[in-house]
Amino acid sequence: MTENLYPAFGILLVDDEPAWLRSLSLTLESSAGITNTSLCQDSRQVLGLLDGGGIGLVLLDLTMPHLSGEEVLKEISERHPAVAVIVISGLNQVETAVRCMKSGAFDYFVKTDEEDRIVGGVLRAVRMMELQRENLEMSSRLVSGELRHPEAFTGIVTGDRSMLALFSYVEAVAKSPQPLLITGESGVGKELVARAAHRLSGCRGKLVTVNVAGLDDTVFADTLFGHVRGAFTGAEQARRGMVEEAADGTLFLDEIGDLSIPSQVKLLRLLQEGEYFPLGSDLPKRLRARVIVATHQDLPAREGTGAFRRDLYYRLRTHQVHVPPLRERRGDIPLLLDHFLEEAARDLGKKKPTPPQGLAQFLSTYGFPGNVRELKAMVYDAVSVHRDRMLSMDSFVKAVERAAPQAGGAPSPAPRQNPFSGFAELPTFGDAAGFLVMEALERAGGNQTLAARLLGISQPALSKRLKMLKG
Ligand SMILES: Nc1ncnc2c1ncn2[C@@H]1O[C@H](COP(=O)(O)OP(=O)(O)OP(=O)(O)O)[C@@H](O)[C@H]1O
Repeated sequence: MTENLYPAFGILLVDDEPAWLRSLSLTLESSAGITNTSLCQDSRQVLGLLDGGGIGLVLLDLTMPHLSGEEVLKEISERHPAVAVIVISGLNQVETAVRCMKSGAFDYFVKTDEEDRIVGGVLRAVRMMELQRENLEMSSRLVSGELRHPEAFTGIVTGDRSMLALFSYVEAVAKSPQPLLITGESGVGKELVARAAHRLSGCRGKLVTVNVAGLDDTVFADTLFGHVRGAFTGAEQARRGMVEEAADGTLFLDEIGDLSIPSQVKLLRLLQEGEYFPLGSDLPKRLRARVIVATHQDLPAREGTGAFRRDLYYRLRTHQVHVPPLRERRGDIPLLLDHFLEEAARDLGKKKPTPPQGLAQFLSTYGFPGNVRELKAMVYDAVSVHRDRMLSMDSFVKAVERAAPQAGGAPSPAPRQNPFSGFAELPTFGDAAGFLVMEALERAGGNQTLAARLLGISQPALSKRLKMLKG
């Protein structure tokens, strides 16, 4: 990756006053990190520049010699309807503004407006264009209904629709030079998604992962940017930073939500300027890696409390995926169970054991706060202690009990809904208890210990119920 221009498409600034053009482009760069701009002083050249392609947004003055801004706007709307136009005029006239909006302008500002307002309007247009591009990519995928590179996701076991949609999105944005933000609870597979995105990016370099949680600011800077010899006491050798290690590849920053504020400033500067200084050096180096970040934190909430910088959050969220927790895709549990049984048996040099009947059912009643990582650990634990052909249910039951002591060992309950509320006529208490017991036994594959746990009662209590049912 050789460029780090933002946004991915060009923004053309058109005005006959060179001083205004320069000042606007500097403002956009310093307050919003917008660097992918080009300047045009002659309105007659605008359409030719657009014909050349690559421009997504035009910031247009109205009062210009030769061809007026309003004429240019009309031509753009007809010949390049996909290009957004923001008018930034010296005229504060409502009629002109209305006419421009009717001719297809995305927004209208007066040059004397506060800088913040103008920059905000440009950022809104950029976001809209980015969303449109993503939508186009996504819908072309939906039409074809399949992934172009399913092999990039082979390590991620899933059959869940929301995960498959996420794969589509990751494919759609894989070649974007903008960062990709991956959110989701701990253990859901965010790192696997980052690996898939790296594979799809087409970058030749490697994927370099840095867990930034707990790094103090100096260590963060040293880890990412490296240092020159003699940069500080003890720096006897120069050290390459991870940004350089990741050149032509991907830099994956995990636990980004836990980054200190000073380090957030450094990261923002790196993303905005595409340049950094190794400690002790005044020769800048270019960022030549795609950046992917992940967090289990709620970034908007952290932004709200001031723990996460707003400008960095906006910069990072250009492309964002959320990996759902395992309890929201319970259909994946049997697939993952089988996958980890196979993997654990191979790693531990054992024959793949047969899981007891009802195990997947039992696990799907559990909340998995540690998500896929927790399920994987449970399976490895069970396979490592297992001896016979059939895997024992015991270690799973114990793991669930350890994790849910407050529920007396019972699996964590699904959100409570009254299953009887829609019944016109209620079953008797005895009938309802009977149905419940039969259902639990069915789910537990006939295993009474398990059925009792599912019902939150002791095994003797279940036996008694069964006797009553038979009698
Ligand atoms: N869908 C999946 N298929 C196969 N393995 C998975 C899947 N999801 C997660 N795993 C495995 O679960 C473990 C945790 O995954 P990963 O490290 O990617 O999670 P994470 O979301 O990045 O966690 P953290 O927030 O703690 O860094 C890894 O061993 C990973 O290989």
